[in-house]
Amino acid sequence: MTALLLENVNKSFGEVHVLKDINLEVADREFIVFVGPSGCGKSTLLRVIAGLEDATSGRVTINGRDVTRTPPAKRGISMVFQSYALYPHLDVEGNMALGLRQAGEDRGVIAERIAAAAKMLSLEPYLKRRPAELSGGQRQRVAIGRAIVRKPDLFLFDEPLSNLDAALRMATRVEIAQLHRNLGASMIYVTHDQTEAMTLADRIVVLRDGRIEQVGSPMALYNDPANQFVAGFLGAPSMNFLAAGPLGAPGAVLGVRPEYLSVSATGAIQGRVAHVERLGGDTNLLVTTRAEETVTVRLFGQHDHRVGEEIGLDFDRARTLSFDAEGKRLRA
Ligand SMILES: Nc1ncnc2c1ncn2[C@@H]1O[C@H](COP(=O)(O)OP(=O)(O)OP(=O)(O)O)[C@@H](O)[C@H]1O
Repeated sequence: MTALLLENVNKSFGEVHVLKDINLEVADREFIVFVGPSGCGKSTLLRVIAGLEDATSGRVTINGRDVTRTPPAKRGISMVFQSYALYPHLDVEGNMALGLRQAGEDRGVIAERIAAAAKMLSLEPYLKRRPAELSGGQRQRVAIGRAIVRKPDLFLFDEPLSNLDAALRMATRVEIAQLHRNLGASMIYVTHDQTEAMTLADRIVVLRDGRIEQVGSPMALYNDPANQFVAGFLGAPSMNFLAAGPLGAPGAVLGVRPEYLSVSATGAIQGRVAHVERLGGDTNLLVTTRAEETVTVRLFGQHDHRVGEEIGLDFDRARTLSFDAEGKRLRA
């Protein structure tokens, strides 16, 4: 069963062509993440799926039903926003119940669904509180609870964790992953955070300038990117790109991930340590090479390298990727 089908979807705002020929098929129960740089059209695509924006052309099908011209409330979707969008004068229970009440749902059913969602999200102690009396993380859980009780065919998340601090972001990320497993629902999630994309997605859709660059599982995109843009977008610290030099085609670029570089006095790259980042579990070195390129090295564990130190770096040629001058992947 296909949860969502996008066929030749285009969206323009006046003269600005924001989404360009988007084609995508999402399977039932799949967790899809849209990533891409600011302004690439992620939110617009999500809003077109939700019905908050009309597609200029193309077709949107949700669970086998053409919803291209269907209003948001009738698309069988629930959306969770970055801003939570809770009603300040309603308590948690009231916020979660509102959509169901408006849909004329039976009171017993509403109470049952709220109880189940509150349990799933550990919100039981807060049901009588108003949003102002909750932390950011708790508010976002209420917004997620409100989405769950509607039992949608498809969940849409628009950067739901961006307003949370780092620790809470990670905790809530794990909760969303568990929720996806428990509910067995189809989910589409927009973020510019590559860690969220890597950890949550069954498949990642990388967008750039309104077009899909590549679709695939996180590890497929990480290990086998179609082009330099995708290679550079996924992974933190991001992939190093070095001029291939006399060995490669004119303008060719060699991509090496920071974790595949090792320190070796006789290494192929010689340079000087420009900066050291000690993260406890890892140490990142920024090295300026003799060719004046900056290379990031990610070393496991703690190391006592110093700024200014002359250093050699080595890498396994088999773990490098090659790109042509336009950024297209060159395969051996
Ligand atoms: N209502 C609108 N009218 C005109 N242009 C718009 C409108 N909404 C979005 N855009 C433009 O469409 C492009 C894509 O915007 P969108 O918000 O989808 O990007 P995004 O990838 O979600 O970015 P971000 O990560 O910054 O939220 C941008 O250039 C934006 O300025």
